[in-house]
Amino acid sequence: MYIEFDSTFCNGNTHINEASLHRSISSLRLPVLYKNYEIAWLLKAISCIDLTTLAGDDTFSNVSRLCIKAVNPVSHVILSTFAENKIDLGFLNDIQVAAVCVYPARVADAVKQLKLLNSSMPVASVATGFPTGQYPLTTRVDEIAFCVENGASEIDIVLDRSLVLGGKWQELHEEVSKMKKACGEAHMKAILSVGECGSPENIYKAAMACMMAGSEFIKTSTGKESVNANLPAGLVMCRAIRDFHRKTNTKVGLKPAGGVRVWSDAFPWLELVKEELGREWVEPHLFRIGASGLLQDLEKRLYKLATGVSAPSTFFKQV
Ligand SMILES: O=C[C@H](O)COP(=O)(O)O
Repeated sequence: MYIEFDSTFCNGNTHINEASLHRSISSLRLPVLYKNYEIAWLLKAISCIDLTTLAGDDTFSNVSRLCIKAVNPVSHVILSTFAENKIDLGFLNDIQVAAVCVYPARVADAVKQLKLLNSSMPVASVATGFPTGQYPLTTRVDEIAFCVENGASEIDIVLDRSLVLGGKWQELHEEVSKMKKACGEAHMKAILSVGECGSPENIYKAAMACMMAGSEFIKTSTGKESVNANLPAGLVMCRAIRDFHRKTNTKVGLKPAGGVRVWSDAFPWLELVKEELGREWVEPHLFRIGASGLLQDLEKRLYKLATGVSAPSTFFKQV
């Protein structure tokens, strides 16, 4: 929901104690995961993935393989072993990831392949000069229009970090509002690039400016910064989402992204969001994990839980 810039949302006195952020994160305890509960968490994590490829050598062919994996994320060997062992996991057979995420030039490829697969899965595109944002505003906004014209229904924008580091919250709000307008019906995820925000206070204020400008999600990182998704930054973002919800009654989603590679990276994010924002936030419409390499590790873990042994190295082909 768009709201006019209100400086009280980015309150100049906001002070965040870093030591206490780290203490809160170290006291975050994962529950003991008994087998079926762990399987449920693995499936939940899979259903929230934005399955991503953001490489210079992406082509129609690897984007197509990514789409095929996105709609069939769990191998039939694992599914049939669960079935043989009479493990009833409800939606297991219908499980899919939440979206595929690609560069603007590959959006049409992903849309075409998903159509061939008869899938209505959303295609997300990074945009606005990803990953740095170091381009004129006109070209950054035009890029969004290009992605939408090509069929993207989710747009992951990057911010001009100079506005964040300079504390120019109103200008940031104006830029992000223009981006939101260019998205039209497409949902917008604002990537804060937390590793380049300079301070937790800036993360909080940038989050507020983006949410006021109408972002449906706030996302930690591009995956290309030297510091990417991390839980202390995630905690600040959860608190911004909670404060924004209290002030406006609008629910904004969270997307950790960048460096979330194994199941033990993903589970604390599920727990953090559940603890800070409540169980209803741990659903794909309010929680995503942006990841290029996580799915294979989640599937490996499912294989082990299904069969009792580790998957042979030949089991997983690279997407
Ligand atoms: O938006 C998603 C990120 O670029 C993915 O980062 P990753 O390759 O570290 O998983």
